[in-house]
Amino acid sequence: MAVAPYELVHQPREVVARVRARGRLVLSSPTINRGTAFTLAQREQLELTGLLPTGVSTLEGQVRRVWAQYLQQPSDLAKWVYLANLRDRNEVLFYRLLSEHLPEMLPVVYTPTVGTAIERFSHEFRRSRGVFLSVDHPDQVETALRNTGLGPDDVDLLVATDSEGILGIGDQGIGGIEISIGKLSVYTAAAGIHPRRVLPVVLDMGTDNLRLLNDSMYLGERHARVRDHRYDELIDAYVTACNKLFPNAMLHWEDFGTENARRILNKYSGVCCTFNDDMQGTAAVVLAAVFSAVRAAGSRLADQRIVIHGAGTAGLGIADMLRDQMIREGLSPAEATGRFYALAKQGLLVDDDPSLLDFQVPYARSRAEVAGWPAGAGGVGLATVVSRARPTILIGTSTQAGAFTESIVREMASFNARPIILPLSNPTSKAEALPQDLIHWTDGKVLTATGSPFEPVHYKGVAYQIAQSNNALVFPGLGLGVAVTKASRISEGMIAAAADAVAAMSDARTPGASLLPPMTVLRTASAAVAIAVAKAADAEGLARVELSNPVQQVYDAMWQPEYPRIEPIEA
Ligand SMILES: NC(=O)C1=CN([C@@H]2O[C@H](COP(=O)(O)OP(=O)(O)OC[C@H]3O[C@@H](n4cnc5c(N)ncnc54)[C@H](O)[C@@H]3O)[C@@H](O)[C@H]2O)C=CC1
Ligand SMILES: CC(=O)C(=O)O
Ligand SMILES: [Mg+2]
Repeated sequence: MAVAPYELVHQPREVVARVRARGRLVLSSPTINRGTAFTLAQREQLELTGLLPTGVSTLEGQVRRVWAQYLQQPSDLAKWVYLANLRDRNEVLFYRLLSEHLPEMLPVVYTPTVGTAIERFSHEFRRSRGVFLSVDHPDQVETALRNTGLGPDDVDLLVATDSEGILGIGDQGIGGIEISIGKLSVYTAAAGIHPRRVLPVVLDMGTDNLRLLNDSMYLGERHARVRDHRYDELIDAYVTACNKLFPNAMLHWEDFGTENARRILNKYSGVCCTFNDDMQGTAAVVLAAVFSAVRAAGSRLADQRIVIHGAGTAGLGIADMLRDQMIREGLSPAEATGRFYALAKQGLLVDDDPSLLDFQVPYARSRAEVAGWPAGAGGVGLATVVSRARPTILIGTSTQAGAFTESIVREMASFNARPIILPLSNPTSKAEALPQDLIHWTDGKVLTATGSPFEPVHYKGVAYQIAQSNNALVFPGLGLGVAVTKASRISEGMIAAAADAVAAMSDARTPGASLLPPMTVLRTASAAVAIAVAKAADAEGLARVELSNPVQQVYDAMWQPEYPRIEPIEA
């Protein structure tokens, strides 16, 4: 194996870089490069004298410079490219800039702009980042992971996607690597997971996206998406290799197609430390948002009737978690399940539908119940379900922009003093409704949260803060809690603890207040989630390190974007 240009030694609240490289190699290694912030003495030690402008900058001065450059970028995609290039040049500077401007930059490194970057991947490609695994070469999985140069204690987590259901924009083939990279940027910015202790992965199964297959620049496998036993073989090769090479790492699954997402989680969650963000992360943050909304409405979760528009991975992950909570609050399992009406492409899920997926079956309504409900070619539609079921909560995970129409929303407001309406689909272009419309149509009565970020809405003298109900409030802290405890599994109790921690930071009882903590406090929220998750893992006997002081242990583990202490070592 090639000799590494540096070694990082992680100590509580400090990282030391033992640097073997000299000269230009230092400047082209983004983890140790600090450009004009190298002192004159460091330049001499690392053979950089004469290779940099003579002025010496501070990190703060560099942040001012790159912030100004960032603001000059003409479009959101140009901003995304600018940040990607900065990360490839100087990782500490990138994360410092991101941390200091998180609310402004989250919409660029994450939803919505990351969606555009994913669609444009093969055109905007500049420098490779992450691990690319192919369904055509399962034999190369272990080699590819070894080629990262990382050892058994070096990796806290991997984010992998098969790219079939990227956000709400569907099959994106090899470009899905950018959702893994984007999620990891949030892990680092929000929870201080060290950027060198994570790996973004794409599992290239081919693609059914004809735009990509017909694009001469496309960089992925040029064939249709593989759906047979070879799919499972690649997933299995990946899990096996990860468990062997990185035994303490958490495996995060992102944006899989709905038929595979749950199946994969069910298969591996009892075997290793694994987490599906779209199901579990989303469910935890939505539970927190619903707790907050129900409290603001002066009601109880156990009293709600809930319509889920989009009975896929996210939608029914949310339903499962809300249902479990209703049961904890005293409803019988049948009563709790009966509170849900779920719609998919075929309209309301009804029990005689042979196309139901196994996880949809429990939520299907009986044919007899809906016999008199008007139905069109697309089954029983959302407007009918809302008028017949009279829900208190409407949740959108359908990817259908504008599905929450004015008449549906007005109807919700006609029988609810505070209708709870959560259009969660991403990116922004897929939102089921826009918050300003929801607020106008309900005359300010709505309690809402969205998947992608929105500006506050001003209506009749009140500034309504729009909560971003996005799994970004949960997964970074969850990953940190797992890393601190080296948890062997992720349990339902750990996910519930994450939801409780977010809920404890939310209070929407004043007019216009956000249902969830704002992204400005994402780092604090992530630390709170991490502590709660670490304690839950410990209580369930899943922690593999002693948790003597969870607050201190979590705080010590949070990397701050500061230049590491440099110790030059012999080549
Ligand atoms: N805010 C957040 O944190 C999260 C938001 N999401 C968003 O939720 C959306 C769905 O994501 P997944 O659940 O992963 O996708 P999925 O493909 O598993 O689910 C989508 C569901 O919508 C249904 N659907 C499609 N057209 C419909 C229509 N016309 N009427 C009713 N239902 C329809 C599909 O049948 C499917 O059940 C995406 O836009 C995604 O960005 C997903 C995860 C987290
Ligand atoms: C936020 C997220 O995970 C999604 O939209 O898929
Ligand atoms: Mg997702």
